[in-house]
Amino acid sequence: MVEDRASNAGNSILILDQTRLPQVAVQVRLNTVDDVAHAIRSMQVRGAPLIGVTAAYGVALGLKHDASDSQLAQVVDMLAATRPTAVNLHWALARMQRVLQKFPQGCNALALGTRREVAWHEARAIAAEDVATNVAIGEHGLRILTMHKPKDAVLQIMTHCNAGRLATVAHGTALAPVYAAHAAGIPVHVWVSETRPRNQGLLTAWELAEAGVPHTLIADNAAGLLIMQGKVDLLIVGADRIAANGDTANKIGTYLKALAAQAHGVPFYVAAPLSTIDFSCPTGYAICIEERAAAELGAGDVPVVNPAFDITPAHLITGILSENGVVSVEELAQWKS
Ligand SMILES: CSC[C@H]1O[C@H](OP(=O)(O)O)[C@H](O)[C@@H]1O
Repeated sequence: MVEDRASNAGNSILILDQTRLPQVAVQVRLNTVDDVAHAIRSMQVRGAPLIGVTAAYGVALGLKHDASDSQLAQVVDMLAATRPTAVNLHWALARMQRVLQKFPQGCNALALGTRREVAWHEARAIAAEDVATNVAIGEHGLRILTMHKPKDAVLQIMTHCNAGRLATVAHGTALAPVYAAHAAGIPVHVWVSETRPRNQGLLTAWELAEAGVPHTLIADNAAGLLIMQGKVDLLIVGADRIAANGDTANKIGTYLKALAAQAHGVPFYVAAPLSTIDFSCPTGYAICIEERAAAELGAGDVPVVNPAFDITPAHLITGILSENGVVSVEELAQWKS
């Protein structure tokens, strides 16, 4: 969720501080590009698509007093350095830079006024497009869920981390089909993996409870047993970066679920907007995996390795779901623009 507050008092954006959920829902006002960089780095704002949208607004905030090319480059570099894996961040920044460079630079009133107006307009456009993308992913995903629903039984879905409305501007990516199915009266149940160490699964549980969607929280390590026991009809997860061959970077723990799914013949889908596909990245091996602070594991002085993402090889993925529909990893290239 992000709401922009463009007003005479000076522009700002309101975000929901996801580090406070699910205990409390606290909105935070971001007034500067530094505020936005901190919010992304600290994961107050998280989720690949929402990170991209928020960074776009961060560019607009960064040009409040200086609309020079050097300031634009500095703002983009600052925001790009917040998190390396989610390509949506870098896609949004590149788009903002591409659009703004068409307009005069400088610190005079004309340049400031023009670039500020253009930046806010483009950030709003990116946000609006994410809403449309969420809806389309939900519609296409509904057909997938319907296809996999057992006759006369509740559809059992497993997801990982949070790829719901908290991670986007509107309805989510992996959860968009779940919300669409629930709205269509299709009985669904969601196995929600807690997703250590940042426990984004609690955000998913919070969202699903708000929406009245039946769900059960599980320890990440319980996923394999449930899949083995035939309690999961399909898995659907989000993505942070999809390589040209379909290898997918997503929250740490995704790969293990994909392995269990393949071992037991359970379909495994990745849901993401086209902006998550990085055709310049040939395979998953070229994707930078963010390493986060040891303190996130809360292990005191114990040596820690804390990769925030892993790579699911394309051959473990049944299909990739975007606003364009569902394709196999082999068909991904058709979406290259
Ligand atoms: C639609 S969100 C995509 C993706 O982003 C999340 O990562 P993080 O919580 O670190 O921002 C997670 O990997 C989701 O699947």
